[in-house]
Amino acid sequence: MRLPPFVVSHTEEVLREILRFTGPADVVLSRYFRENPKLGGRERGAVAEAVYAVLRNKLMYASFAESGVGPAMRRQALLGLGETVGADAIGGLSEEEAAWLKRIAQIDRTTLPLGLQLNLPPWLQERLTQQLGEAQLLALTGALNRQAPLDLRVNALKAKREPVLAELTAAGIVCEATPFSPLGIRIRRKPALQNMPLFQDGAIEVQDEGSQLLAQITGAKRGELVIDFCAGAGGKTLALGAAMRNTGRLYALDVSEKRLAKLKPRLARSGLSNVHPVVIAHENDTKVKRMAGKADRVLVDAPCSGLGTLRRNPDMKWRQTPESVIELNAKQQAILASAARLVKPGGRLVYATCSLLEEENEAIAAQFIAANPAFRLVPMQQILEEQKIALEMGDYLKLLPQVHETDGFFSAVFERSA
Ligand SMILES: C[S@@+](CC[C@H](N)C(=O)[O-])C[C@H]1O[C@@H](n2cnc3c(N)ncnc32)[C@H](O)[C@@H]1O
Repeated sequence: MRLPPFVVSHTEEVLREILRFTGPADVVLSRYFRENPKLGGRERGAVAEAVYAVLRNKLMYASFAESGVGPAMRRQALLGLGETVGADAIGGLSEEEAAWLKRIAQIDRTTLPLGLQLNLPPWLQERLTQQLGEAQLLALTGALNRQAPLDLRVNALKAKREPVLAELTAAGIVCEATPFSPLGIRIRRKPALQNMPLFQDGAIEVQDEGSQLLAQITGAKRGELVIDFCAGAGGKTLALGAAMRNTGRLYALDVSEKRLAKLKPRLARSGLSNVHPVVIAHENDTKVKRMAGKADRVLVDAPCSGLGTLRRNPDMKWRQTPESVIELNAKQQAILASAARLVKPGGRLVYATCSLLEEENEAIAAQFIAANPAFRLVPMQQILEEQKIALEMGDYLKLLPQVHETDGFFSAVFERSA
């Protein structure tokens, strides 16, 4: 059945706002849908997917749109919808528009200039080309431009992976075990999980496999004192708490009260009672200082450019700038320096980002090691073996969507000797 013509005008309207890049696309979309409650589920899905397609393919669409007819934003909306639902499913197209979309669909995109295929802002294209070379970068952007699957983590306090896989399959959900995380389940088509007892009872949580692995390499154990320094809404906190088998003490710190508040309902579902959320004013808050030298494990899941999560947040590539990365670098260094003070002798500090940029990853790790002789870098290969994770890495964990089918993640682990 064709989508009603108003889907095009809604897509146009919300795109107009999102392409100003004054706030995150998902926030603008949610607000738009709240303000337009008459849009049905299928229509919302179509608008959202079209918007994301435009964000993913902005440069390519700008070039395609040059040949189109009608208002510029309508052309963008049509390209997004054409890509996602297909031209035949769009209601209200003029003959000219339908013919144009057909011509566009026949273009062999591999013959387009590299810049149009990559769809990155010039500064980012330049940096990633330097890091990876053109062929690797094309593979990376190809993977980043595809929708992410839905990954779940089984809460080991409440369930085991095999029975959960069986229960999901029985409910008609096509799913499989993730290859690297022993608790992960991957679902290709996104079902509504919120109403399933498995979700409501806390047996499963939504979490990318890469994020599950970051929690696992932190290596938190029973009875330990563990600090999740940048806990946010607690994706990794929940995984750490379960790895600690709900024993010991797990402090979930963050400067954002709003993000930490989102952890509360998730904690309630999870059955964890060893987690202590703490709002801090900044990384040197006295609440932080009081924990100096006490922690077995400190995870710094640092604020970063988020460029590894472009599958979910394609607007990030247009919202970040070289200047914003410099600001983030200062924050990353300051947080890591403060978090390091909390680690006790023999304890470990885990630095992690969901960025793809060396300046937020290897460079920060190298600066930390140079400035902190009390710490040594623990080669990631050693940690992967300790944790029995079937991945080959050098000194660092580097997860890439085109290789591992996770978001892009980086991690370095440091151990305090004295
Ligand atoms: C990458 S996100 C964390 C995501 C979270 N760990 C998860 O797995 O869902 C980074 C977090 O760092 C927090 N943050 C920013 N500056 C901070 C600081 N100075 N000290 C502690 N947390 C900070 C942000 O509020 C944000 O929630």
